[in-house]
Amino acid sequence: MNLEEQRKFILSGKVYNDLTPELVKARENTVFLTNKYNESFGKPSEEREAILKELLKSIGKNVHFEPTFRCEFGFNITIGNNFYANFDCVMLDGGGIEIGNNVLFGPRVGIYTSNHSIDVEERINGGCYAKPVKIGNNVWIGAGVHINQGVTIGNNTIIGSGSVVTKDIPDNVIAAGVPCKVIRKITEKDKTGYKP
Ligand SMILES: CC(=O)SCCNC(=O)CCNC(=O)[C@H](O)C(C)(C)COP(=O)(O)OP(=O)(O)OC[C@H]1O[C@@H](n2cnc3c(N)ncnc32)[C@H](O)[C@@H]1OP(=O)(O)O
Repeated sequence: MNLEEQRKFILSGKVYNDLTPELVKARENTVFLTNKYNESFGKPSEEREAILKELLKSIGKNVHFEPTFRCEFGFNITIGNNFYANFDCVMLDGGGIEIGNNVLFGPRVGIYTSNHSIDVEERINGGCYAKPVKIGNNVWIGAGVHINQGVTIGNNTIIGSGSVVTKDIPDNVIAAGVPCKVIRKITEKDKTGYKP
């Protein structure tokens, strides 16, 4: 299978060989492109976004990662408008990552769409399987959060720092912990009267 065929196979959720020459080469290319993006820090935003457009599946307006950003392939990542990721973001995107509009990431956020096989023989022979991660609009992911494969995080939700998200989290809540669980709903009482 060529790279595009392997990309589609991985997205189908079936167990795939993580170690084919095509995937190894694709990851290598991604390291070169993310190096270029990270080194472009401080340059005009149009220049930096042009590198992201080459690297990622699609991005909206005003998408910014502080250094250092790393991803596995990049070509399965979709990001909406007004995205900000603080330092040291990692996205393993074999299974597909979709991020909505107005999303904030604290430092050291990781999204991992792929698992190595649970069976030891399959694992040592390169077996992997992937599931997509989806993050809605207006979400804030706190520092050091790990998001595992197959998870959807709802609109307007906040994930507390240090959480490990293993299951879907609904809209309009604060959720935190290991494993991440809903703490409470976000309500009108959270308004402070702040005006920009
Ligand atoms: C771009 C950037 O993001 S840079 C900024 C990076 N900053 C961060 O990552 C900080 C993220 N902030 C948090 O994690 C905060 O705790 C928030 C926003 C999730 C919650 O804040 P608050 O609503 O003030 O919650 P509060 O402090 O009252 O805690 C409520 C309960 O949840 C618990 N809790 C709060 N945060 C967490 C957490 N991260 N992990 C586990 N439990 C938590 C508290 O211990 C408390 O439990 P209790 O009721 O048993 O005492």
